[in-house]
Amino acid sequence: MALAAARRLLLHAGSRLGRREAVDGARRFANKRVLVETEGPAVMKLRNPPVNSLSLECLTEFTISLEKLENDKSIRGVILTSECPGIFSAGLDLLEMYGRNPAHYAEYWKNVQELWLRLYTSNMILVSAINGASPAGGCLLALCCDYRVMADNPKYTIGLNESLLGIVAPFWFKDMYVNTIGHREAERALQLGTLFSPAEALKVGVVDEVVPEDQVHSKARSVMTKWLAIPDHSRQLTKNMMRKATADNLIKQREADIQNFTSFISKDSIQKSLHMYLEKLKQKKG
Ligand SMILES: CCCCCC/C=C/CC(=O)SCCNC(=O)CCNC(=O)[C@H](O)C(C)(C)COP(=O)(O)OP(=O)(O)OC[C@H]1O[C@@H](n2cnc3c(N)ncnc32)[C@H](O)[C@@H]1OP(=O)(O)O
Repeated sequence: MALAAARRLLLHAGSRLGRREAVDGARRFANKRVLVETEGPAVMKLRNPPVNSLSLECLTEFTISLEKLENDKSIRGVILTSECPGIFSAGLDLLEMYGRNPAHYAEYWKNVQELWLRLYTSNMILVSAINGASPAGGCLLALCCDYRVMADNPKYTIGLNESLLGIVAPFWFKDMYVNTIGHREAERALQLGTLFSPAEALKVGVVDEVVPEDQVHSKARSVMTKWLAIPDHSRQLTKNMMRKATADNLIKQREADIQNFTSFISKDSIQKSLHMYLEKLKQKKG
């Protein structure tokens, strides 16, 4: 209830801010964790430092920004990228899934589902400019896009690494992975929790193109120009034909998926795995 009210407030604040910045001449709107520029091809920048983890607030702001863009009929495509140096997104916020209560887990998961459904079924053209590390939920964001351009930096990796954390990617993450890289590659990468280098990601089809780091944004813009040349109605109907079954698979069992997540993540053994993983992240800093 409190979260729903917060979402309404954010939506209201977001649209006020959007109007004010538009009056200033800069065609952009922003909330704290997501900046959207609508001059030229629209660009959505995640800015939730240090690692663009998808906290509940970040997910909410992301979903609201997307909703606003969808409602603006002059926007036909969006480039998704990051403002955090070296990080596209570290994925779901581990602190939303660790040490909380079942009601929180359920609320969080509902918002993860919501963002995924909106992104995956968006009528807009989505191109990701992957300018940093993109594990798990970060990879999920990129997979929702129609085209993925990644920076050629071997320090950046991408993939669904959930099994390394002792957790299991849900069926709709898996479905999208299979749709993108095929059953065999997905089966192997999901079990191993593979984080691909840019070159490997290109080879296996997790990304469509790898370019020098300083060209990621210009390449994403030129890809967008090419896609914008296609009539919207035929492209949208084709996208819908390709993606509907996968989205419907979640839509028809959203509540059961929330229950499943909540009971899975609440288990002592899973909480212990997450604790160990968080400790490992801390120790890495040394
Ligand atoms: C049916 C049940 C289904 C369950 C399915 C649940 C699905 C989950 C999908 C997910 O997305 S789980 C999240 C997976 N993410 C990761 O494994 C990424 C972990 N992070 C990293 O590997 C690294 O942080 C990085 C992204 C490569 C960046 O490395 P860098 O050296 O630049 O930064 P760090 O020093 O490691 O991190 C800085 C700071 O941020 C914290 N942090 C990192 N990732 C997360 C995260 N995903 N959530 C929350 N916090 C994160 C890290 O702990 C550091 O915090 P500190 O307080 O400064 O020590």
